[in-house]
Amino acid sequence: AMSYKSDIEIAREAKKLPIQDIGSKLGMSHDDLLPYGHDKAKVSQSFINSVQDKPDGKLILVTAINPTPAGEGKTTTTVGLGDGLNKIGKNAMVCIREASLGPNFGMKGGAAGGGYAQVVPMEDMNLHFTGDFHAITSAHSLLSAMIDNHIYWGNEQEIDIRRVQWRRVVDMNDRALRQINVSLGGVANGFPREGGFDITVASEVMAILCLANDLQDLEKRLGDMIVAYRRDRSPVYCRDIKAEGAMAVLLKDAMQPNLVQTLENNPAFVHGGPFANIAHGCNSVIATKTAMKVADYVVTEAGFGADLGAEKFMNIKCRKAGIAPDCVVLVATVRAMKMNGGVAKADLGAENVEAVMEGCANLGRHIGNLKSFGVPVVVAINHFVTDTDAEIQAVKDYVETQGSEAILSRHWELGSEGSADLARRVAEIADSGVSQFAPLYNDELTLFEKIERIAKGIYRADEVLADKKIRDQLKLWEDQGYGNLPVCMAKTQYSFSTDPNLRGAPTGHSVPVREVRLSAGAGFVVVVCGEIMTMPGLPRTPAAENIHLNAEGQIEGLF
Ligand SMILES: Nc1ncnc2c1ncn2[C@@H]1O[C@H](COP(=O)(O)OP(=O)(O)O)[C@@H](O)[C@H]1O
Ligand SMILES: O=COP(=O)(O)O
Ligand SMILES: [Mg+2]
Repeated sequence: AMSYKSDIEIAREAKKLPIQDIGSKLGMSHDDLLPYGHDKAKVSQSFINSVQDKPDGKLILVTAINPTPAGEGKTTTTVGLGDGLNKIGKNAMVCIREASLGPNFGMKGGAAGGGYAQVVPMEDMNLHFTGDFHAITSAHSLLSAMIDNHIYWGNEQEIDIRRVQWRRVVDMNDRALRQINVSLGGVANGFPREGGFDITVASEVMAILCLANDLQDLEKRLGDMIVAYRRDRSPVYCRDIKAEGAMAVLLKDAMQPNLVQTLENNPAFVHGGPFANIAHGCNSVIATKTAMKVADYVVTEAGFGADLGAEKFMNIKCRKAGIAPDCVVLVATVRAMKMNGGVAKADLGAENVEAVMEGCANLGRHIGNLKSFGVPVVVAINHFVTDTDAEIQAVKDYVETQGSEAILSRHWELGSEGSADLARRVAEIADSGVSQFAPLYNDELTLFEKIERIAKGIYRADEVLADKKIRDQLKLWEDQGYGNLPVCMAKTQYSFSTDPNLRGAPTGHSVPVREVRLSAGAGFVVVVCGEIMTMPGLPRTPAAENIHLNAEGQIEGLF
């Protein structure tokens, strides 16, 4: 069998243009960019303001079926499709999320795509990049410190120290920090209480950076964040602790989108990085809306399967940003079809047409769900070199029975040569104007009805289980004026249900709500379902064990 170069070998060989040349493709002059080295830059707010009156380009969302642990190639297909659109003469760019160090050193790896469909410099992107995640961690940590400090110096706001909602964050998969005690050690250290860490991408600061329109909006939203409750259950806001100004200062540069390029020197915005299982899973609104002003076609992604990332893209990001997808690309892979057809991870390489057909039920469920948002859907079969013709044909035949179309795309192996067919079809659909986007629910429903609408409408659950404490909390937030917010479901990415082992298209299951959190600054209610954790753990063999510097001082092992 042919041997294929690793992602990082391909990325290292990339012939990159100076970042100013990439910016000029988007109408940016040199002083519109703040360079971070030769191949990365931040886009200035003055440039963003200067393009607001331009018409919007077409918006294309890339989502996927329920993935294997490795992921099925949404980011890879986003980049491959963007390059394919440029290849057929379109003025296109991509908007993707920044990588978190957690999965990078854990199991999933990086977030720059793969093969010949990558954004470069992938090493920088998957590590410190331009420092945005460090800034978000610092801003979050400043507030954490100021909360316990406020309590230490007399607790004028009368925070009930049993009801401090604000947790700490670190950008790492560290299960040991999930549940801890803070302020131990006696009088000098303050008032002991329970606390814990989430991973940075689950921070409300991340969500706010991804939903804010500009720095002023960012600071207002930071002030709106609820950090704790008093004994009378009234909320204590971040602005009561007077932290939002300094937090905005720490986030000043992080608020600006990052410009980089694909292997084929096409422009890419990489900005914000919430996961889609524990957060809303979409890159920033400011990057997406700016891209729509400077390109005719914008290809963007939403994390994990369409039951998570795409649902939140539609019901949270589009609703709040006033944007709508002109076409949705649903990425399917033969290997994920087999997994959804019950094949164990170790056996996904062997041909198994029956399992592919079995697993297509998952694909069919996602096609139907996406169409219920009023948007046209194209299935992109993200080709793996191990796929057989029979398996690919089985997916195509099935998709046809669902009244949709499946296009094979070989961008991982061939770059834009491999995605030109997909690009032609997607551009045609996006240009046709057939999309009639509408979110799944309107603001007037109660919070619990919104949860049910998603659980029953998207997950095909029979019921939502929530004990009295949860229902009372939702009711209290409605009484406090938060009932019109959308909900952000946190659940496993492996299944429509909350049982990660229940593959395919399960029905008759129940969705147990374990906890609800009000992100009053971001403007949504997080609904934690089943066993999902907002601080992931590392796997038995972390990817970190294979990441090192070689004799020439180059990074090896990132993927
Ligand atoms: N067609 C393909 N062939 C081989 N590997 C692929 C292909 N598409 C993606 N990958 C690899 O699979 C992993 C997941 O891809 P990614 O685009 O990150 O998926 P997602 O964004 O859906 O999580 C990455 O390591 C990527 O390099
Ligand atoms: O939030 C998860 O994103 P990916 O599916 O791209 O890993
Ligand atoms: Mg991805």
